[in-house]
Amino acid sequence: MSRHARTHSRQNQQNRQSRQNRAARTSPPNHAGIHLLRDPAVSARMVRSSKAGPGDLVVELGAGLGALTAPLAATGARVIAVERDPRFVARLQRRFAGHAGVRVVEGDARTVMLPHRPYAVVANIPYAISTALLRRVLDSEATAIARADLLVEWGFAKRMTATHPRDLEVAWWQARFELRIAGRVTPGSFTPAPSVDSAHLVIRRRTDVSPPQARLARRLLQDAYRQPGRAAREVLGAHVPKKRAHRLLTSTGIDPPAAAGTIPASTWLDLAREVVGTRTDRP
Ligand SMILES: C[S@@+](CC[C@H](N)C(=O)[O-])C[C@H]1O[C@@H](n2cnc3c(N)ncnc32)[C@H](O)[C@@H]1O
Repeated sequence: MSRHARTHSRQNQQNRQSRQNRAARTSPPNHAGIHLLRDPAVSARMVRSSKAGPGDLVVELGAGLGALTAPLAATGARVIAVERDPRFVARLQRRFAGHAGVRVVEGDARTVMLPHRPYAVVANIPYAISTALLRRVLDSEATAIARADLLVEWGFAKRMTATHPRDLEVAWWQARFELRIAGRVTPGSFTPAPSVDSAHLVIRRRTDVSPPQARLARRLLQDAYRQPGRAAREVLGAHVPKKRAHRLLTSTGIDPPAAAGTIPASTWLDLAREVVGTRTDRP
């Protein structure tokens, strides 16, 4: 090889290396759980469904490159965009530098401070930590969350909306929040495409459940989940006189000896409302 050819090949190598370095700095890091939303129609549907607008506070968990942040900010709502990956954080900060309504927070969505005043969550969440995130925003009795519109794995959404949730904690969330699937989202709406369908999961706080009603629902659910074979009349009878328990169950269409585990979470909530709604002494 001539001296000129060697210099030329070294130059090519350097150019290639510098292109690769640039790509590594600017392309999304490719670790599990990153499925960036690429279909603006899906983002628009989520934002519309959230009813976000001026005066609202929206928390986005896992903001990525801002596919949801931008249309959320355009509604006039204040947006707190939480993102763990520093490379995404840097790009979000650049993208939303001129937007007074957007605050980019670098942190873990599982532990980040959440607002004390009512807020909404709108997010395409990292699927691997879906349960942890719902636990974080829904579990506490004092949570200020009012509603959420989430993109989650289809199977996860089915578990969250099951009439007989497998876990007590999901039944507890269902007692205080309405959870429903608004629609199916196909893998092609994301890049890279996930291997399964996703769902738009809608969560709305039940405004017609008082804290004492929710507390009684929790105790009934705890009993029913710990002893699913126990008779419903005994579970309810631990909180109200036996005759009343019998009457309430019958009027709700439940056979009093029926196993507690066969009764939907929503029915335990109805019973708790009946009991506390008509009683003034204690929940
Ligand atoms: C499914 S992607 C969604 C990104 C963006 N919202 C979109 O729709 O294009 C999930 C995002 O959550 C981020 N993420 C993953 N784990 C996180 C965590 N524990 N806390 C905060 N963000 C996290 C990822 O870096 C990624 O940007």
